[in-house]
Amino acid sequence: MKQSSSYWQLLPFFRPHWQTIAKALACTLGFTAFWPLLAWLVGEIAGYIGQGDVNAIAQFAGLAAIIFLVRGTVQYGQDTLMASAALAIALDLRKQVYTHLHQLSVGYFETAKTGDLSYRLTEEIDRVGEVIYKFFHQFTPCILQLIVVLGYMIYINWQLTLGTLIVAPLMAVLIGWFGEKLLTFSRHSQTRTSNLASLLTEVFNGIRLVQAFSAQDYEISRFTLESEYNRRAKFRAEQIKAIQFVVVGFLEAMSIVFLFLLGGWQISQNNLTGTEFISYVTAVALLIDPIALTTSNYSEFKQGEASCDRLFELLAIQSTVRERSDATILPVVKGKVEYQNINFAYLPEKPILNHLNLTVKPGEMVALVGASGAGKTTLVNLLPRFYDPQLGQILIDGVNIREVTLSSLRKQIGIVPQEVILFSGTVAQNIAFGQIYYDLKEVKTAAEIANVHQFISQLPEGYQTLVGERGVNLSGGQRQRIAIARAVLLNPRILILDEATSALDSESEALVQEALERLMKNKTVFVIAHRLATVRRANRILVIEGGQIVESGTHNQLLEKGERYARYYAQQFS
Ligand SMILES: Nc1ncnc2c1ncn2[C@@H]1O[C@H](COP(=O)(O)OP(=O)(O)OP(=O)(O)O)[C@@H](O)[C@H]1O
Repeated sequence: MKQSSSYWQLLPFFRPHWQTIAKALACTLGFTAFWPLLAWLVGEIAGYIGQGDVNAIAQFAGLAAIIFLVRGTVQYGQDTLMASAALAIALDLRKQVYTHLHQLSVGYFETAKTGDLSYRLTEEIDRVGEVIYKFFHQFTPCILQLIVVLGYMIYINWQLTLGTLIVAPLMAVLIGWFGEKLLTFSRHSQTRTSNLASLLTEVFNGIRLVQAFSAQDYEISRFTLESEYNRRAKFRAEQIKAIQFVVVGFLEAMSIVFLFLLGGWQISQNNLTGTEFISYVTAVALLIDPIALTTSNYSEFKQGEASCDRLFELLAIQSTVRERSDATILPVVKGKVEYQNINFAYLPEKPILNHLNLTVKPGEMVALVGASGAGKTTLVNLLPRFYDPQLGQILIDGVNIREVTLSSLRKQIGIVPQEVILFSGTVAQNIAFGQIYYDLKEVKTAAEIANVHQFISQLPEGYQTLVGERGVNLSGGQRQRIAIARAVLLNPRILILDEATSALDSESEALVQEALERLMKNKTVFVIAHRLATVRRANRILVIEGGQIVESGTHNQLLEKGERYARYYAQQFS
């Protein structure tokens, strides 16, 4: 492995498990000592067989039984300890990558392909885990076996050993060359597989759209093409592997033929006895397995290196929203929010908010209106620090939100999104989302406030009914009330509501409205308003245009003014 290999970055993951690794290595050393002993035994027994000495053969058979018993014990220790260390290291790596991803900002996930991320966290970590396992479980014992057996061969007859080893450097060069080729092809093949996974995630997430546009044939052809690329990339890697096995196998066979020629010559020169030659040949036979295994390990390590690169690539990504090392806990706030001279752009060439200023009093309800793409969502997303503005600052109760911990900030901001996402789990877990331990009584109270308790009580298993992928399906209104119950349970001082654009039936609408009224009481509320009832009720309506607040006032004041809001109102609500 080269110094630059990403495998070196795995070293810190080995550290916590060094004791298990050390014990496993001790077993491996014991196991390795067995190989020259075996070669010696075979030679001796063959000698006694030649002499017909049954007593000596019986004694050696007894000795062999003891040796094999000891070998079995250390082999068991080696296998289980190595497996336990390797699996623990892979688990640590998986946890660290997953934890790291959770520390990245929302912005990262908007451009990242989720299918690719899932692939890296499952398949690629498994591949790296397999490499770690094989490194300890096969590679290290094989290398030790090679060293010990070679040492024994040199001890028997060094000239013979030198002859045997003539082909070795040639093999090493060839193996190295194939390894590099394989790495290139396997990198290519892994990218192809992750493209395929991304395509699948994209299509299944947007299956409604696919069906609505009758785009099945289009999607099937895209999938077929991507699958074909995937097949080709995989086949090329397999081809290289197949050639590698043939070439290395041929070289091995030729070296054995060469060995018999040399052995015969050494015996004729009286440098070697027949018994020694049998021990020597046994030792050579004992080299074949470790050579074959280290060769195949080497190709797997090269393939795994591509996966390892892609994992450390993820770990190297820095979040654009970072918590200060000296961040303090934001105490329970009253809810005054100030945006001071805010500039924000997702892309430098396209500013979204432009020197925007806004002060919202505690308990005030502001409705944000404006054309699609005006920046309403962006404005509210800056408050929980999903993104950070390039200029200006946001204060809550006079405290700059960059000076406090992200969790203490976000705990005080409740969000009821337009599209409610339910995770697989029970209804209760979905309401108490994010809490490992929760009080069912509090969940029920929140559900009552959110007008969803009655509905939940009628479900087959009440609050323990499963929702999400394999659970019950909920209507839009029921989902919204669950999202409201989530916010009620969190009991934040600041609320962000992104009103759903799709209309609910009037009964559902009334239930949602009533739940929202209760939720909003005594809270500072930012609502991205799509309904007339909401804008009318707001203490202040803010019209956003050109990255700024261009009008501000109550519904009646702005209508009277007869400018932008009045025009907007005429288009949207009347
Ligand atoms: N992650 C992103 N990366 C790049 N551009 C983005 C991103 N999110 C939003 N935008 C762009 O920023 C602009 C403002 O978007 P934003 O969602 O804040 O508008 P909005 O007023 O909430 O619109 P709508 O009412 O349609 O939801 C739009 O032009 C949008 O295309």
